[in-house]
Amino acid sequence: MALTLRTLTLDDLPVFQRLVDASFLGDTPDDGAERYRDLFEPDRSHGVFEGDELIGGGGVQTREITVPGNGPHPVAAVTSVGVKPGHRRRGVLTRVMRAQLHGLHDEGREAVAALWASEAAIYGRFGYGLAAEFTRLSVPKNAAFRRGVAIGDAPVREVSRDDAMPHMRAVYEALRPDRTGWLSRADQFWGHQFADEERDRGGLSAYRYVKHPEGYAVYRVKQDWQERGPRGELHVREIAARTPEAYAALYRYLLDVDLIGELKFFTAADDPITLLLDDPRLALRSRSDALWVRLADVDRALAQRRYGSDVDLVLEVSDDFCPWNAGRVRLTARGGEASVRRVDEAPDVELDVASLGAAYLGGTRLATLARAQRVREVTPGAVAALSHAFLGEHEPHCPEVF
Ligand SMILES: CC(=O)SCCNC(=O)CCNC(=O)[C@H](O)C(C)(C)COP(=O)(O)OP(=O)(O)OC[C@H]1O[C@@H](n2cnc3c(N)ncnc32)[C@H](O)[C@@H]1OP(=O)(O)O
Repeated sequence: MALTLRTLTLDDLPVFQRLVDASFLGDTPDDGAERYRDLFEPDRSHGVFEGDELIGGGGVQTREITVPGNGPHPVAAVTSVGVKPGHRRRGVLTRVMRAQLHGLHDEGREAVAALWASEAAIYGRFGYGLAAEFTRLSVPKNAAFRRGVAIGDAPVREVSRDDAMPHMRAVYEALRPDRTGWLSRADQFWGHQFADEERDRGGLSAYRYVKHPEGYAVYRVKQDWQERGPRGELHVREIAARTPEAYAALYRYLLDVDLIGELKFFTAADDPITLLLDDPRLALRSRSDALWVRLADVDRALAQRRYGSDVDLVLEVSDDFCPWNAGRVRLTARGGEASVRRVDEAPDVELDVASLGAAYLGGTRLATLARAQRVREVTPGAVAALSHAFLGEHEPHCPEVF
């Protein structure tokens, strides 16, 4: 039977939600659709049907992402992608990806799309590049800070969710313009991220909220009573602070919670905790892919961010999936600001659109991509110059999975 694709309606949500939950090997609770109603953007969600049966789909959240040096910009935050078992490897996802990305172009919407991938081998073929990683961190309790680390004497207190939430939002909003990779969080996203329903806790405690005048932390605990004494786990959901002192004070508080053996945190790749510790080796770290970024409109996307050094180079971009991006662009950055124009001149660098997506947030080096045979230098020195210009002040980080 022929497959058809269309955008969804609110009436499709219950069936779509069941499809997504089942794709992720989960069960849909009775109120499953209701839970996602305020996050669901039907006209930005695509479904693929065989006859009347929804067999696959994917959605977009309309959000902003902070780009290097230039604050928040619109991003199509791709989410809820799933195809029914039995219908896989027949091109259903490919149709959804095409509808999403071609739709962004045709409608002049976001120049950039981003997603978290369930499996890292899926999205490269659609032009997504690995742009941000996260660090899986584990630090033993009471790990000492280096001499000289200031934590101040401002009170650090556990408070109720109601007390914490306005403060968290204020701190997050104050930090967001400078934190590459952070997303805008409208009311419904705050509500959803910290809904804290029992079924989402994975056997851990409810969220505990910690307030510092300049920051906050949110965590759960897992109790573990062993013969040699308690070895609970403290799982940090988020730490944010307006000053380095407040950041250190919140970490200190969390590391000293009694009955805990270890602090665990999926944090930024450049979380300064290692450098705060007297013995950096106590912080066990492993890195993994977080955000995958796709430049839906190369010209607009490249002009949206700022650059760390001046460049004036011609890039030959290949992009089979979104052919309007392919061709030669001259990227000229002066004093941080960039202009991009289509040219016929000989290229200095050849690269695919996924490499530009990977480098876009300033975390993945184009020089490394060249060593991985993703980027080809034509003019000697061009890759080093381009790579340097793209680097950000800090590692990009997305503190939430969407
Ligand atoms: C942003 C997010 O929501 S991430 C969540 C993604 N969803 C999931 O992981 C849920 C479980 N998996 C699924 O629902 C499906 O397997 C999907 C969505 C990953 C893939 O859907 P399909 O319709 O099977 O993909 P489709 O047939 O379009 O595949 C296109 C290409 O990608 C490849 N591909 C698809 N899935 C995978 C995978 N998991 N790993 C590696 N390659 C893959 C296919 O082999 C195919 O390759 P080809 O072009 O060389 O032939």
